[in-house]
Amino acid sequence: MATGFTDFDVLLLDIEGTVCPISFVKDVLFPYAVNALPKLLEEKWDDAELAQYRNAFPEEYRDDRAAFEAHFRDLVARDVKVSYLKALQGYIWKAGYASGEIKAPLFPDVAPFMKEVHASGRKIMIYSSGSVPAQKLLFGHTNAQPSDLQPLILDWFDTVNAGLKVNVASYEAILASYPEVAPGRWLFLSDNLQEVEAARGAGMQSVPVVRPGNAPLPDEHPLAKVAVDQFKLASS
Ligand SMILES: CSCCC(=O)C(=O)COP(=O)(O)O
Ligand SMILES: [Mg+2]
Repeated sequence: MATGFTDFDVLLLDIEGTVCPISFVKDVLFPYAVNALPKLLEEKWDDAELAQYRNAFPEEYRDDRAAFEAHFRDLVARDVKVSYLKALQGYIWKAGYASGEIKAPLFPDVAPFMKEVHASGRKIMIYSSGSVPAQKLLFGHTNAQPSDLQPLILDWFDTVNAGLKVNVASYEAILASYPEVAPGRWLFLSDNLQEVEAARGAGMQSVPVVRPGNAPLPDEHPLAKVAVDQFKLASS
């Protein structure tokens, strides 16, 4: 990332492909949930605890365990960012984080950068397709020191409280939560060009990040020229 991105009041961060590798989500988080699902359904299918997640699934899957499991697996395989899947994944990941089996491998520049932004009095918020509870688990169990970075984060947005990340209206909804901050004072970082374009459409500053394991940005895309490959925002 080029230096000089100091001119913002709110830093809005994507998660997968921005603060941690895509492989952590695809090869660790997603398989953990898929593997844990059969036992969970076996033990808790009729529990009130599971009901809120089960009842959020489309009607045709709610009362049929095999169909429910097959639908879950299919959504995960296709990486569908639908809220009812994300809510259940977050619920399942809780045990993995609690036992220490899951720990979020943040890119090495992330925690120092977040600490610097926070110390300077600016706000840090998260916007991910992962559910807000899942976001909190991830930032609560990182490889950084200290491991729990939640105290640095002021607010959390997902597909439920903001909307899909490729829609301009979702960024407008986030902006509406903080009317005292002008759109141009926000900086959104993401690996996804459609998300960067949507944030820009709402008036935020936004640039794509380049990270190990991310798909290369198309050279011909105008945003590729402003892409950043590490957080150096606060270095003056
Ligand atoms: C909140 S951790 C799980 C990440 C996840 O499920 C996901 O879909 C990541 O999408 P993002 O919007 O962070 O790229
Ligand atoms: Mg992402």
